[in-house]
Amino acid sequence: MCTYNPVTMSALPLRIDGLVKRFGQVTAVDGISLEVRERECLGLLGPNGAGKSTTIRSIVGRVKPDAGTVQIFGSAAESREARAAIGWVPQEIALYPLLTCRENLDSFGRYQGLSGNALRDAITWCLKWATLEDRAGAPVKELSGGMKRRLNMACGLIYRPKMVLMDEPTVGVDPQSRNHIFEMIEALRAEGMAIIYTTHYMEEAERLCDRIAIIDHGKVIASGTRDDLVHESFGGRSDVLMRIKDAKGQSAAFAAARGGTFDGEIAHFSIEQPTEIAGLLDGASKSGLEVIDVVLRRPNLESVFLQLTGRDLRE
Ligand SMILES: Nc1ncnc2c1ncn2[C@@H]1O[C@H](COP(=O)(O)OP(=O)(O)OP(=O)(O)O)[C@@H](O)[C@H]1O
Repeated sequence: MCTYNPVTMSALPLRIDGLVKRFGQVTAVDGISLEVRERECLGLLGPNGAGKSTTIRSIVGRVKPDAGTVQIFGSAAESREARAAIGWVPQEIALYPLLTCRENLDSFGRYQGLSGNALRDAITWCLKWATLEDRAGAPVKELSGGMKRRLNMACGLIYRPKMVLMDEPTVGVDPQSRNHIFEMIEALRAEGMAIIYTTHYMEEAERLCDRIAIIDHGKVIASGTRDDLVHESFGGRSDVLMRIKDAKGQSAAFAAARGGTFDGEIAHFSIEQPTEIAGLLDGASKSGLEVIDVVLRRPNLESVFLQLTGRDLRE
């Protein structure tokens, strides 16, 4: 018998069905459906212009979708309950440059309805979470780019929503600040906050997200855990790249005989077990070829994107 459990269905932090958003001739979001589960960090991974920001902006009510539904903890996205449950960290820095960190947090907190001890505690938590305690009295215009990003995140979360949407929070920051931001997000994950995280960096999606939806041209073209996505595209196979000095012009025949290809410098093979490399090296040696170096390349999310679209993630 088929059972239907409305409680479980409505408890989902986010459920989007058939979302469409057009800007004139451009269809920025083209029928996206996805869900975020309890305590989950869902990554939206896709190149520039894929439709990630428009999806986020539709969820938080900054753009009006042409079609589709958005439910937040079971309530319609426009409802007061839904609005109170989600926080948004926009891609652009949205801070008051002349106010200090503390004053910015105070303003955003009041705007969200906090006051008194609750506001004070929230500011204290935010400054600690963003490691900005010693800059609390500094005006925003004097902060580094990374500090502004961290404060931007803290202002978006000051009222501790149950779910947060982060739109490329590491854009334009140096590697050290990026790590800092990762640690902030990992702290939220440890608390069990549901998160949507958009990025065009594979490494970020792999590090931070439980599941990943790969977005291209406004559509979800694949979704799942990192390992599921790689396995669906490649099974257990990896690439071997063998650089060969082709003095005798025999490398192409050598590669073809083992199911590979040769591009004039590098022979490409697909293998199931790393131990197969020994056989390839042995074969090259027996063919009198000089192997200069060998690389084993395990497929990752970038390879998945390339496989699905024929393009690089950062093109
Ligand atoms: N307000 C707007 N008016 C017109 N076109 C828009 C608008 N916002 C987005 N677009 C277009 O919609 C498409 C999707 O843009 P969107 O910003 O959602 O992509 P994205 O995946 O977030 O990219 P990025 O990483 O560069 O922010 C792009 O072609 C973009 O030019």
